[in-house]
Amino acid sequence: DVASSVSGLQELMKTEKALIKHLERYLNFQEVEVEFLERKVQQLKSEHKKYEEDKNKYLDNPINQFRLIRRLTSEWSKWEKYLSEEVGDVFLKKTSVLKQNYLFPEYPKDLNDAVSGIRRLQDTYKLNIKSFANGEIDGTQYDSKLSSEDCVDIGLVLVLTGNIHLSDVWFEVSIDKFIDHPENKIIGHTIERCYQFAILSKSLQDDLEGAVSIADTLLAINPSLTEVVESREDYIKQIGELKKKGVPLQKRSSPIKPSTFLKYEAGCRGEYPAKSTKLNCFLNLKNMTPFKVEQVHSNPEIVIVHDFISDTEIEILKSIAKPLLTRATIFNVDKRAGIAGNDRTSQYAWFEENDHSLIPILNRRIGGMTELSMRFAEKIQVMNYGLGGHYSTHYDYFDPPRNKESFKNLQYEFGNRIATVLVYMNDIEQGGSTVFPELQIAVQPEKGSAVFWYNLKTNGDGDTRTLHAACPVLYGSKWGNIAFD
Ligand SMILES: O=C(O)CCC(=O)C(=O)O
Ligand SMILES: [Fe+2]
Repeated sequence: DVASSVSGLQELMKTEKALIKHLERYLNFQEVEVEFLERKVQQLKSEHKKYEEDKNKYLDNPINQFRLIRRLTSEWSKWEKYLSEEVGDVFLKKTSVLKQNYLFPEYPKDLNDAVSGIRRLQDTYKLNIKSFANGEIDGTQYDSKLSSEDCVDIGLVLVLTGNIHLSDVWFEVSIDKFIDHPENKIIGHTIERCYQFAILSKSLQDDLEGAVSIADTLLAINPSLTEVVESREDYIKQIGELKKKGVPLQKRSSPIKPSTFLKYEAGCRGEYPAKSTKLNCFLNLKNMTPFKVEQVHSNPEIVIVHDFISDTEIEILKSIAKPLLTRATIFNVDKRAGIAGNDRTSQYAWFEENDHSLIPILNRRIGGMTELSMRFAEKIQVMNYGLGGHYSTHYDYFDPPRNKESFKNLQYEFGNRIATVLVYMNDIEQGGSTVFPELQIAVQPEKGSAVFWYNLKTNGDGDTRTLHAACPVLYGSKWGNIAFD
């Protein structure tokens, strides 16, 4: 589950470092072997040179006679054995040992998750695929770029996971970016392959004319691809039939999203109308800590408390959480279990009062601010989002029950979440805000600040206006911690 937290990606850099070392050793080994082979060929050639000088004299010598026979028997059989051995075999075995000692992403699962993160960013922030591939992320130019191979893999995963929409654009970008690196032949990356996938993707999206046009370009480069010639003819036949029937040729449209989801995405893009906010300061009389409170909404009240937690406290929380992070789940009332899915892509770790001396300090501070007793508080949750990591629209209280009885039990067991305190543990360069679609409020993470709101109305019912979501992180690694009362 490496794509669901940026924190875990540091481990993958270590993995890759070990692999590079391993490949280097393999390369040195190959170089030595090549050197040996060269010497061998030179030795053989020098024998033949002697022979050419005087053919009969050479073979008069019993030593030469014997050596020739030995070379072509015992020694040649050894060369045959050498040639039959896969030189990479030994290294492959060592690679599997490496895989046990280092964190390895799961293939294809982790690649699929990573692609779905990219797709979410693309979708939510309406990113132009070509500019993104060239390192431009929502108006900012960075120096990392996607390669032609990267783009083909993104397109392929999209096709294989049933998300064909826009997969053709990825293949087209892979064609634009193609540079003939001979070493890529080893991994089978050729320009023909990019074109063929683009044709496939167009045809899967019912864009037959698009498919034909790409086939034409490919056939101009390489006319001998019979498969392409055949499928091109097939598309032309289909187009003719559709036209005869009067069916309009139409590319499939993008999947339709529910309106709440569209409102959530609009908030992520900063499209809610600007609101004036009030800045208040109040003193917590219990321990005389001043809180810098900014009210972003009243009824229901949502406030931001600036400088709620210090940098040192943040570092402690991150360091105790890092080794314990696991994939975050969403509680399913019917199944009575947490389910991991695409609606919440982050990792978290939970902390109780006894786990670290900082936890009761934070709990007291939260209690002081919220004026709710933290006696019934759940544990504190520290979370880190991954590539395109988000938390889709949800309520923090248990959802209106389908099964009233089981809901009552749940409330009895866990209590419902009266209030939420969400603490941001870093600034986010792009994306990652917390949005309330019903209230048209978007809060951008600011290191050390906390957002606070009540989830329940005074009569104890869930307040549906508190529907909220965490926007996909576009640039940065989002850390936060959250407490419910
Ligand atoms: O990370 C965020 O911005 C919101 C997180 C959230 O809503 C939750 O964990 O319940
Ligand atoms: Fe939430």
